[in-house]
Formats: sequence, structure tokens, C-alpha cells
Amino acid sequence: MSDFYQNGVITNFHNLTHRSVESLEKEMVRFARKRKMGLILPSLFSELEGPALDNIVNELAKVPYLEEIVIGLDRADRDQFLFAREFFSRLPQRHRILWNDGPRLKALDAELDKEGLSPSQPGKGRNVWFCTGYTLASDRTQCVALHDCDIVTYERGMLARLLYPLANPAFQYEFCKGFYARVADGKLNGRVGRLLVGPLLRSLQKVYGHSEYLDYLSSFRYPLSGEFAMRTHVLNGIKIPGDWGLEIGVLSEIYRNYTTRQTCQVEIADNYDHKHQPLAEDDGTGGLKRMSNDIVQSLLRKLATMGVPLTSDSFRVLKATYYRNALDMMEIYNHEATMNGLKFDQHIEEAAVEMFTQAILDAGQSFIERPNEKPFIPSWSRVQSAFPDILQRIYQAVEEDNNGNV
Ligand SMILES: O=C(O)[C@H](O)COP(=O)(O)O
Repeated sequence: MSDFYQNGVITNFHNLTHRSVESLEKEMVRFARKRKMGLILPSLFSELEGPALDNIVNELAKVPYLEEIVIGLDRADRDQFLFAREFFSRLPQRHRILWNDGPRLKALDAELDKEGLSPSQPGKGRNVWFCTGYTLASDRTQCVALHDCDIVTYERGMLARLLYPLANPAFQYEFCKGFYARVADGKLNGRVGRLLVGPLLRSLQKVYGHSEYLDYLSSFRYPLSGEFAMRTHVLNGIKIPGDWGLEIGVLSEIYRNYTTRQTCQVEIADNYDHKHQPLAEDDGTGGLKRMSNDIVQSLLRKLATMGVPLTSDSFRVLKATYYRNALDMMEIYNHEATMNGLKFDQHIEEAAVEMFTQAILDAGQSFIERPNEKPFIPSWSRVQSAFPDILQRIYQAVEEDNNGNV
């Protein structure tokens, strides 16, 4: 059983009673009469061939309260898209697949690009962005959740818990973030969350001074979790980074647009495991090195927008402060692992910290050299002012891809 600690910044929902999924779903079905619910699944075609997604789809097929499922499919050719249509056809809920690499969506993307409104670099952020556009166009839901497709420990109670705070009409929340402990195979996982983001947030406060924004980010127990949910109208006004800074970027946008009383986090699972990426970029996706660089850049760019003066000298101080903090945290995790009878490999952990230290310097350097690079993807409200019919056209393209000839 979890504790019932509240940090005083945002609301924390814990799993105190291990309430059954059936009991939660019964209530969710009732809520769905007033607040219809959707789900966005950003996916790579390769995930359709992996072990996790098959189980996720089987679990989702049993969910009785979902109005719509929007699947963003990246890196799929025509045959793979047709395979995906078949793969997801067992879902009884209304569902649509966005074939991001297909000719219809690519043509729309090219039009947006001419106005500088396209999320140029491919990645999860871009995939999610198009799915949010479709969700707004479809206009069938009042709240929408999002989760990754590589969760090997998925069970549908995670989704019910994630959506509950938004679905309950008696609650005032606009945004909800999932948290859990990433413990699997007898060890602590979540290397970037544990060894980069946690100590970096503390170090930023030390180097640049106290900030309510950093307090807010630090109050999330798993700021990098890919599981979050919001009221659908929130999607209109948020600008997200197109890369691995997506999760932190979304938290920052929520901070800018809503009060902390409208923000909550919920414990969604007892244990969680997912696909692990290598530290360095030897698998073509950039590994944790690219991920950490994107995350640090997203944080730095946000701090700059808040008037924090970022200089090369301060990055060197930040690097040294982070390194000390990270080693201290590592020792704490070592003790945590030992007491819980888990393995702890100090060499692997320290190698990760060294890589993250370099990522901080590299991200700082990129920020100084190219302050305008990696801009946020524009909000849908801006895109609609340039292309008033864009949402209908995305909707139409997706309908044709899903129901017609491709
Ligand atoms: O959450 C994280 O820190 C990253 O996604 C890496 O996770 P992993 O260490 O569990 O692979």
C-alpha cells in the first residue's frame, strides 16, 4: 500500500485500497454519460511487432467507457499501414489510425510547412501533435488520455486510474499525470528520471535561484512518464516540443495555462516495465543520450522564457552542481535498492551519470549557439488561424485512409 502524502503543490492520488478495475469501470461508465473519454496512442510500426502492444490492445478491447481511440502510426509504409488496420480492428470502440507517413497526411504536412507551421522533425512529439489535432477535429470527447505503446506490464486499470480525476464531474482537474515506480528484473529502472531529471531540477534551483516553476516540476513523482490525461479543450492551447522533451514540455505548458489546483498526479500501477533504450545511440533512435539532451534543452529553453539569464559560465557551474547532486542521489538509490533486496550496479549507474553530465554541457552549448533551434510545435489555435479548415481536412484525410483505398 502506498502512503497518502500530499506535497502541497499539486494534488496526489494514491492507490490506498487496490480498488478493483471492475468497480472503477462501473463508475467510469456512469461518468462517461457526462464526460466522454478518448485515448491517444502514439506508436511506431515496430511496436506492432513487439510483445507489449498486443497485450495493450487486448486489454483496451475490454474497456467499456472509451468513446474513441486515436492511434498515431509512425514509420509505416503502405503494407504496414494495412497490417495496422487489421491489427487494431479487434478494438470494439470507434478507433482511427493516423498514417503519418501516408500521402494524404504528408500532403497536409507540406502545406503547413510552407507557413512554417509543421513540426518538421519526426518523433513522438510530432506524432502526438497530429493525434491531438485529429482528436480536436473529431470533437467526440471531453477528456483524453495518452500513453506509450511499449508498456509490457500494461493492464487496463492503469487507464481507468489515469482518467478518473478528469472524468469525475465533481472534480475540477484539467490535467492528470501518471506515476509509479519503475522497478523490474530485480532492479531500479527509470535511469533518466532518477539520475538526470531529479538531480538536475535541484541543481537548477541552486544555480539560478528559487523558482516556483521548478518547485512545480519537482512535485511530479515521475515527470517523464508518458501516461497523462487532460480535458480535451486543453489541447487547443498547448505548444509542445517535437522531440523527447515532450513530457516536460507538456508539464510546462500546463503550468503556464492552469493553476496548480487544476493539476494532479495519480499512482497508476504497482509496477511498470517498458522497452529499455541503450545509453548511447547505436540503435538508430538516439538512445538515452539523445533523450537526455532533448530534455535538458527543453528545460533550458523554458527557463529562458521565464527571464532566467543563461550563460556559458553558468552551464559549467550547473554541470558541476548536477554531478555532485547526482552522485548523492545515486548513493540514496543504492541504499533504497539494498534495503529492498534489489540489485544495484554502481558502475552502470555512474556511467549513466557521466553521460548525463555531458548531455548538460552539450545542451547548454546548443542553446548558446542556436537559441532558435528546436522551437515548440505551434498550438492548434494558431494553426487554425492560418488554416481555418485544417482540422476538417485532417479529419477527412484520416477517414479516407481508414475506410477507403490507400
Ligand atoms: O524513464 C526514464 O528514465 C527513461 O525512460 C529510461 O528508462 P529505463 O531506465 O527504465 O530504460
